[in-house]
Amino acid sequence: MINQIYQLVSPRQYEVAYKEFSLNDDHIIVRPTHLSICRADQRYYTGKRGKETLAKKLPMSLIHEGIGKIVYDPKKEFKVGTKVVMVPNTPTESDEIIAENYLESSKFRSSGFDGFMQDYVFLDRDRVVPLFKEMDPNVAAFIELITISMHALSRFEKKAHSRRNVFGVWGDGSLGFITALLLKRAYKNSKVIVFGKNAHKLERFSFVDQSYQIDNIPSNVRIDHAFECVGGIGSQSAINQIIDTITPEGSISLLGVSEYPVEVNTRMILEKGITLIGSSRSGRQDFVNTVDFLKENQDIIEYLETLIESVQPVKTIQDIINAFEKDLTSSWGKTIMLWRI
Ligand SMILES: NC(=O)C1=CN([C@@H]2O[C@H](COP(=O)(O)OP(=O)(O)OC[C@H]3O[C@@H](n4cnc5c(N)ncnc54)[C@H](OP(=O)(O)O)[C@@H]3O)[C@@H](O)[C@H]2O)C=CC1
Ligand SMILES: O=C(CO)[C@H](O)[C@H](O)COP(=O)(O)O
Ligand SMILES: [Zn+2]
Repeated sequence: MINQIYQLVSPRQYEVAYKEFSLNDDHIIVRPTHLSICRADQRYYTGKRGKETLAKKLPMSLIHEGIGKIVYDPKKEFKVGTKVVMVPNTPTESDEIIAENYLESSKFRSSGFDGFMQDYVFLDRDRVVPLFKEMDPNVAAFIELITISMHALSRFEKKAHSRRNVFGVWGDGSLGFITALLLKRAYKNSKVIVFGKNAHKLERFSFVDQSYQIDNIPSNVRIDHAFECVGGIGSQSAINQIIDTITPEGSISLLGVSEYPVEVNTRMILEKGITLIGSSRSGRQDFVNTVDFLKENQDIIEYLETLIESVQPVKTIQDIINAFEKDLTSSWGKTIMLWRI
């Protein structure tokens, strides 16, 4: 079967590629319906990743956040039309210690191999998780981003000390919002404080106990553990501010992605005995946990809906470009593409 794949060939330029796929029982075919743009996609689209990386990875189809409908299952385990969320991480082996998203042999869609911007996505059969019928499809489109926070919380739970009175979340964007929301739900008796750059974004975090602008933090504020959800150049000052604010032996979960290495105050990391927990991507179990969590906590979907900034029907390559450009000019939230190409 010949499939049409919409690939980024150079910054801000997409072309259609035609690829032959052969079907076997290990695969299923999904027609994407709702796709959502991640900051990582924008770093490729705008050429921020640098010439060497782009030369290695392009042409490549972007997007690793999305849902679709099953159109074909050779084993007939899934009914045609079943709504599913797609798992972008694709492991080629398993390991008893190292999770699938940290294995060097794993492939991740839209970071080295083709993402979801295709007419049909061919997936290993364990790379989809069925959705429940009440799930808002525009929120479901960015379930992958919710799994990132879910995964970070499960790593935190395994690795951090047990005092959880006060959490600090740095970053007033989408990932900070979702992480703060999940923390508030998972640790009902804990205080969650958000630290951000923008008053208008912090106003959206109505469910947290406290929020501060990073240039106006009272000197007596202390946190037990922190989640850094900033990324880019801002992550340097965020991490160093966390180091100053955290109490000894606290943990810092690092989630923000930077293009360049950042300088951090190692002297104070040592002196305070801080644990740094790197957290990247997610695996099938995080998707299962997230869908189960959303099914059992449907009131939370209302909060997640406030992250939807724009919903763009996409029928042509120009529509893809328009959606990416619109996303770049939005100061808040997620851009969803209704995939009708
Ligand atoms: N670990 C993982 O697997 C994943 C990581 N990410 C990464 O997480 C990061 C955040 O993603 P996302 O929320 O979507 O992006 P956003 O750009 O929406 O959020 C980042 C927010 O942090 C704010 N900010 C900038 N500097 C600081 C600072 N020093 N302290 C506090 N806040 C600050 C930004 O404000 P302003 O815009 O005004 O600068 C912005 O509102 C990105 O780097 C992204 O690539 C995303 C998904 C998965
Ligand atoms: O967004 C992400 C996961 O949701 C990751 O940040 C992304 O996969 C990083 O990939 P890359 O190295 O290609 O920037
Ligand atoms: Zn992402």
